Amino acid sequence: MNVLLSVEGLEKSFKDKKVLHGISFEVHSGEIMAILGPNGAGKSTTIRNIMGIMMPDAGEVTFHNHQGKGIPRNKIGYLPEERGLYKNVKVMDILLYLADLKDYPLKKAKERALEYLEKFDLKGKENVNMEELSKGMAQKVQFISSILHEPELLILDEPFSGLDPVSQEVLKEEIRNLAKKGTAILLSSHQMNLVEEMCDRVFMIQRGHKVIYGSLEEVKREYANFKCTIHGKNDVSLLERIPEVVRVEQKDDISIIYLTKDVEAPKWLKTLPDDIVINELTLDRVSLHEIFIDIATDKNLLKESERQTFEEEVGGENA
Ligand SMILES: Nc1ncnc2c1ncn2[C@@H]1O[C@H](COP(=O)(O)OP(=O)(O)OP(=O)(O)O)[C@@H](O)[C@H]1O
Repeated sequence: MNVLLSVEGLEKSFKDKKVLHGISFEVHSGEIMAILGPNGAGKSTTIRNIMGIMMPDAGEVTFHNHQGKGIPRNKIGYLPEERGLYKNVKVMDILLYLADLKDYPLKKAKERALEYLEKFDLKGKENVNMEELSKGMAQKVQFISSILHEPELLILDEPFSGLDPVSQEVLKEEIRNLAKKGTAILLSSHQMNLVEEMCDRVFMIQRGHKVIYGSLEEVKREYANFKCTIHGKNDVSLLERIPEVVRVEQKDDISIIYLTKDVEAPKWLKTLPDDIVINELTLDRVSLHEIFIDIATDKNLLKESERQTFEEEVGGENA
């Protein structure tokens, strides 16, 4: 796959606090890549360093389809974390102004703007002042401004926050369409269900360090343990005595049993004791949401040593 953006060994400190420790990853054309991590992990700092809003202390950012120096702004679309940047200006005026800054033809920009305003349920708002729009509406205009000039690389910092479910669906579909047409997309989000649904690969940071890097499939295969959910009244101590159990969570008559890595599902099911009450049983992979919580809270579902091995295996392949 065509690599559009490489980030290599980014380091960044604010005063004496180091917030990025050797961050490296790539974004390919046609893929949706998620950058994930708890609050304060360093996602926006990474994105700001890519966009040249701040300079890294060390490391390199390379835009591969670009011969000249600096950042090829005409080829990049960027939705920053900060919203509501434009106030006393009409919707269409700001869209055309920003497209013009990227040297995009005016006529085409206007056609595309009208098309997207309609798509995002903003038809007829062309001459409304930005400050008269609701937060979600303004965010949709800001998203439109980031894609109007047909960028090759699109960087979206929390694109879904503050949007209602219908608008989230429209945005999801649009992001998918752009990726299908070949746009490389780097997206930061806290909504793991959306990430799981949409993204091809994920990069997860914690305290400025890489903790996960790989395709969703790789992450699930290598990282996500199984969990077994049993409906039925059972004693925790009985469940904890079953082999390969890491921990048991119980709520009412539902028990969730987290299993060790590399458990073989059919063999494990045979180890269930005869006296266990099972009204219903499901065996699933732990979700990305649970992996995220596990890392963010240092719960240790996946032990540090295993995590490092995974980083070496998957991170190494992708680095
Ligand atoms: N301009 C700045 N000056 C000083 N410290 C900063 C600055 N920008 C970010 N930081 C610090 O860097 C760390 C990473 O912040 P960053 O905004 O990159 O996190 P994030 O992963 O985007 O978090 P969130 O999910 O909350 O948006 C935090 O500890 C933050 O306080």
